[in-house]
Amino acid sequence: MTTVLPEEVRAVQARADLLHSAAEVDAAYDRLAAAITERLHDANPVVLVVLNGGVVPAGQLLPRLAFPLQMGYLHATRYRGDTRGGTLHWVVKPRPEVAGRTVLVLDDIFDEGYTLEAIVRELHAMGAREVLSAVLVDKVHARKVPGFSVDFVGLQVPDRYVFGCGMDYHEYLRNLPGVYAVGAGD
Ligand SMILES: O=P(O)(O)OC[C@H]1O[C@H](OP(=O)(O)OP(=O)(O)O)[C@H](O)[C@@H]1O
Ligand SMILES: Nc1nc2[nH]cnc2c(=O)[nH]1
Repeated sequence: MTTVLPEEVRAVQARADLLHSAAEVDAAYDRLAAAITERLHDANPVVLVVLNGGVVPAGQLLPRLAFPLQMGYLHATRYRGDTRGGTLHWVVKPRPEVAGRTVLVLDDIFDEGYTLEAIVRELHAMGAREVLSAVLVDKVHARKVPGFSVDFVGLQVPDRYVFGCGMDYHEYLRNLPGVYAVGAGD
């Protein structure tokens, strides 16, 4: 993982472009919650948060879901604090038990899609009855993993490295309430 200093993080933040304001992100959570509720209100799902980035969207979405559900987590990373993805590394496998259950996986971003595709495959291998996925952000480009799509998407972003709302810049800036793209040259 590349080490960056807090002063550098402040400079990157200052040069970044705001893609979606906090108010736009809030409205996206409302839309996502409505779509998820319509689909899953009678499914008694297990909602699994993908650490780390999924924590922020999950913290916003879960209180908007007013139906019976259980929650858990898994920790898988492909980027390991870097801005380019590698192979998927499992830190913690999905828990609790998902056999026979409807599962909803919550993450921050669907970029090339290899992370979510591998997670969904693992959940099916663990015996889940049905696996759906939801992300705050879908990055628009033509390099998606073949044969896989996300069920619920909040917002779209262009093909740039983004941060905020759970998404990191070298493990920083996940806490910002809007979605930003790094400036040219960063
Ligand atoms: O669609 P992909 O190209 O596979 O990328 C998307 C994944 O990348 C990020 O995770 P990362 O590996 O950076 O770990 P993090 O959640 O700790 O940031 C993000 O949270 C997604 O899980
Ligand atoms: N923070 C962040 N994580 C990612 N994982 C895959 N793409 C991205 C991205 O653009 N930003």
